[in-house]
Amino acid sequence: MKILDVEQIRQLDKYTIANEPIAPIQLMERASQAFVDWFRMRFDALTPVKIFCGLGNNGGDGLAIARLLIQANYIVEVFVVRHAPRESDDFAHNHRRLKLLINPHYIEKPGDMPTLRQKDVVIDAILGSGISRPVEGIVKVVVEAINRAPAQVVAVDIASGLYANQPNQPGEVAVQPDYTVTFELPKLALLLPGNARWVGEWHMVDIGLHQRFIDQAPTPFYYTTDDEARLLLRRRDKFSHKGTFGHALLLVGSYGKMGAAVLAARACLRSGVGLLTVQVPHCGYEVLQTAVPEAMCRPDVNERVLTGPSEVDGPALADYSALGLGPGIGKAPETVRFLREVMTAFNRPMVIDADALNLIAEHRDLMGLLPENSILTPHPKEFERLTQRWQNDYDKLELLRDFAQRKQVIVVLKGAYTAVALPNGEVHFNSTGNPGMSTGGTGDVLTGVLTALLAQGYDPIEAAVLGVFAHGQAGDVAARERGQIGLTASDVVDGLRWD
Ligand SMILES: NC(=O)C1=CN([C@@H]2O[C@H](COP(=O)(O)OP(=O)(O)OC[C@H]3O[C@@H](n4cnc5c(N)ncnc54)[C@H](OP(=O)(O)O)[C@@H]3O)[C@@H](O)[C@H]2O)[C@H](O)CC1
Ligand SMILES: [K+]
Repeated sequence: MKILDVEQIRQLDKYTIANEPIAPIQLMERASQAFVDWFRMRFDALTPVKIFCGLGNNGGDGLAIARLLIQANYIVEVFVVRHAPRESDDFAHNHRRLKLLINPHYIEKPGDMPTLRQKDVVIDAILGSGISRPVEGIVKVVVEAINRAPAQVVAVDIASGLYANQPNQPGEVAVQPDYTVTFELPKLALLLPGNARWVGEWHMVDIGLHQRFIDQAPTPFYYTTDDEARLLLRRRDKFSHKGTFGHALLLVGSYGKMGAAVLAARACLRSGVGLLTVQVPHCGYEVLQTAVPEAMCRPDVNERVLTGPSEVDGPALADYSALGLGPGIGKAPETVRFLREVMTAFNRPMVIDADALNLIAEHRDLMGLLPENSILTPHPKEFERLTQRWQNDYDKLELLRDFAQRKQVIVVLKGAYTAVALPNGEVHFNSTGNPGMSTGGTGDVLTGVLTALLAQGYDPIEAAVLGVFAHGQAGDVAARERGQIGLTASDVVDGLRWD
């Protein structure tokens, strides 16, 4: 699903109005009805509702929402914040209609702000995507009062004061909602970690904007939906055999970090690889053979770290279908040499994680050896080591896009809404996963998943988008069974499903 910027959304509005065709006021009605449908599923008619409206179209939505909720027997009070000399036409229209039902209150000075109680639900329709400057004056007073109140808050489209696709400056004020109900498409701001308190839990409601415009609109930003991920998944042929699904090699583990090897290996096997060989330092031999009997093990001649040679014969590096390296490997000088050898000998896309990324950051010559379309899976700190410090989330996104394009690699920047940056400049935000996954080992699981997909012949871009989605989904399955707090990386492996 595409993520469009504010200007594109404005054009999309106009295009829908001209080409559906539909009157602007009807479009507002449809958006408001979609919001109300969502709202009624969460809050019953006994909930006292207080709606704060600005004078633009976000405020117009708020007034229409008020009317629709009153018609559904909710007890609604409306507060119009007089922040500008003008009101939009559709605001004015809905204002007239609402006044036939109730008298709104008007907020012009701080004393006009009502007291908000815990049982109230506030609907924030003061400012939407049309915000053009920082929140000040009476709007600021209202926003701060809403944020101090014990009431639950639901933002219409986007929290008042939050920019949809540009950074808010430090110290700027915006509503901190419990929920954001956004129209039609996600907005970039909803996906960025620095905005978490201005977003809450967000939901998207369909308001029937014109698909033809969306299809043609250029954007580097996408949000991976369930349906899109499902389309990437390949079905298995009845006559397939284990050779069909590739032979993966994982280079993982070191003394004290053999769990990373086990987790990556188990995840790889649970993601459909045909055959798996795991090379671990010698001390990991028994661990691996016992914990993952389905995998073949190539013990390194070195007791504690990976160095390359093994007393067990196996295919030449270049003969494996896919390679995953990094989890738990440490940063020993022998391992750096081995990494250099591996990256020289294997010139197809590989999965690179954890200490392999740190080693690349420390030994810049390795960066030049990265095979095109390799999948790098840093968390933010690892990505910072590969690049530089950033000012804000938007700055980070540009660094991410630039890195993926310059190095012609795929970068999976892990976190909420993991961002998958592609060599063509696109960024695909993931829609699955939960905070329970912020626990040791879940990254190792992802390495196993991605390596398995490459081994099965998935295109690296599809492997990255699908693998990240499936990994998050496995985390969601695990969280449903165990709750987020008790979730472990092993639960994520057990949650993997591919149908
Ligand atoms: N396609 C859709 O998704 C639809 C969205 N709808 C809703 O429309 C809003 C966007 O409406 P718009 O009128 O463009 O903008 P706003 O309501 O957000 O605000 C515009 C007015 O607010 C003034 N403004 C801007 N910034 C500030 C500020 N910091 N403080 C005070 N006032 C501010 C602005 O003044 P200008 O001087 O900049 O002109 C306007 O007066 C969208 O979010 C949806 O809720 C449609 O209902 C249906 C389709
Ligand atoms: K709003």
